[in-house]
Amino acid sequence: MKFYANDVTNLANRRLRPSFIDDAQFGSFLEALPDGAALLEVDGKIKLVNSKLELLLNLAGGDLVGSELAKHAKTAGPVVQKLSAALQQLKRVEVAGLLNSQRSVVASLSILRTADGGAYGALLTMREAGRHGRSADVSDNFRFEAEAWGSARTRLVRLPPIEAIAKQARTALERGANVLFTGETGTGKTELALAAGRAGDPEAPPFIHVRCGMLSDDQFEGEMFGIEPGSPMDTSTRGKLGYLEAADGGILFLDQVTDLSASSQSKLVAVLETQTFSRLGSAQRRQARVRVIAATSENLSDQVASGAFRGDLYYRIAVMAFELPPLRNQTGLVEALADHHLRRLNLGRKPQLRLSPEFMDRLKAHGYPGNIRELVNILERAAAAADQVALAEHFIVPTPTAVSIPRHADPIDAAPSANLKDMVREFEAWVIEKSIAGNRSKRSAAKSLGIDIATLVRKTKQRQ
Ligand SMILES: Nc1ncnc2c1ncn2[C@@H]1O[C@H](COP(=O)(O)OP(=O)(O)OP(=O)(O)O)[C@@H](O)[C@H]1O
Repeated sequence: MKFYANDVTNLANRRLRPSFIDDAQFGSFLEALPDGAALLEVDGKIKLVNSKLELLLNLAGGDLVGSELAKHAKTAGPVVQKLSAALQQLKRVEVAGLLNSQRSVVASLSILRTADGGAYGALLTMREAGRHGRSADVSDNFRFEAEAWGSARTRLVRLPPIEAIAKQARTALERGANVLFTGETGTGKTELALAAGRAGDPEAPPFIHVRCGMLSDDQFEGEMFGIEPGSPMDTSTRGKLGYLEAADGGILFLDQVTDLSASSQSKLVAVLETQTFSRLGSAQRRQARVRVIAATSENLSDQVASGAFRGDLYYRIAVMAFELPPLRNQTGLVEALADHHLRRLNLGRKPQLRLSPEFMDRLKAHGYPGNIRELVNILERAAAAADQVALAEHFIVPTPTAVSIPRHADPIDAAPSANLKDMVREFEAWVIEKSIAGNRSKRSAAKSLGIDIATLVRKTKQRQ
């Protein structure tokens, strides 16, 4: 293999330095790395790539080697775009984000230089964000988008009742117990799961967030257990890393676990009982070294009694169970939650928004059928409608009737300058929010709106 050095900025000053690196040796070196890795030439071409990177990018080595990294930005995602821009400038970079394959990754690009400073190549490494201590969400890029706002810890209002639950749950997990969070929709189960599982803490083990409502029966095994590369089940020929492997040594967070079908539930029971699983297309048994956090807004006892949820699964996941109270029963939290979210909404906002005493009175007096999520949405509407001070008129709450839109809740009134697309999106969010608040669960809300649960989950998460 020959690599050539060049000067960082001035191509006229390009200093060429052939280097003598043996392809086979370097190939086995890359293969031995625990992360996805590639060796790049300074002109942006991919020289060597290991199989873990192929798997992460969902691209075959044959498609990658010899091609320009930048060429794959569209198929692989914006993270690759950033890496390739850094390579062009011969700059070291570390980026986190979502690949188009829906994997959250942390990647780095290091420039390889000779003793006299000439660059002769670059080493790219990439790993699933949940590995070695970063939080990961295999379904979307929720947490990395939120990084500007802080880690799971700072995202949570730090008040004694919430802190106490987070601490007890964390201790239980550290002792190897599975943890269950129940409570109405919007009471903060996901946030608590993130805090208890130390998602976003660089010292913590992986945290894999599985939105069970988005997992159809057909997808369950492939997503949960992964697909053996090159097996008959592997349509991509690159295999697929399953949630269980991605969460190895850490936390598997089963969000809205009651959305799993009976057949998926029984497959999960088998994993939890035997602590083993096999990738699709492979007979090899692998250890499932995970602790489970599960959450649901359904009444689990009723579900077990009616047979909708398996009793054996319930007892496996509910080793430590926490019921989160509705916000209407903890009105003392409203002010602190409002302060907390106002700080977030004010990040980069000009002018900074303040809440008038009248607005605050209305916040405190409200009933919150949608719990903390509803409080957040009320603040977001106020931030969209008000300039510097949120007044009583900026307290906009959708009414429980599905058919008529009250004038004060009309999203068009709230944002007169918005374009049609934004208004339609606002209206859709408004209808969904109202439906979730009026039904006890997202599943029932989706049913009443005539959409499938996966669509509803995706649309609500897009707004968070
Ligand atoms: N302790 C908290 N501190 C600050 N914000 C919170 C807290 N708990 C929840 N929130 C906010 O409330 C909203 C809903 O929270 P979350 O998604 O955790 O609820 P959930 O109970 O998981 O809802 P669902 O059952 O519908 O999935 C989010 O916007 C989140 O930021």
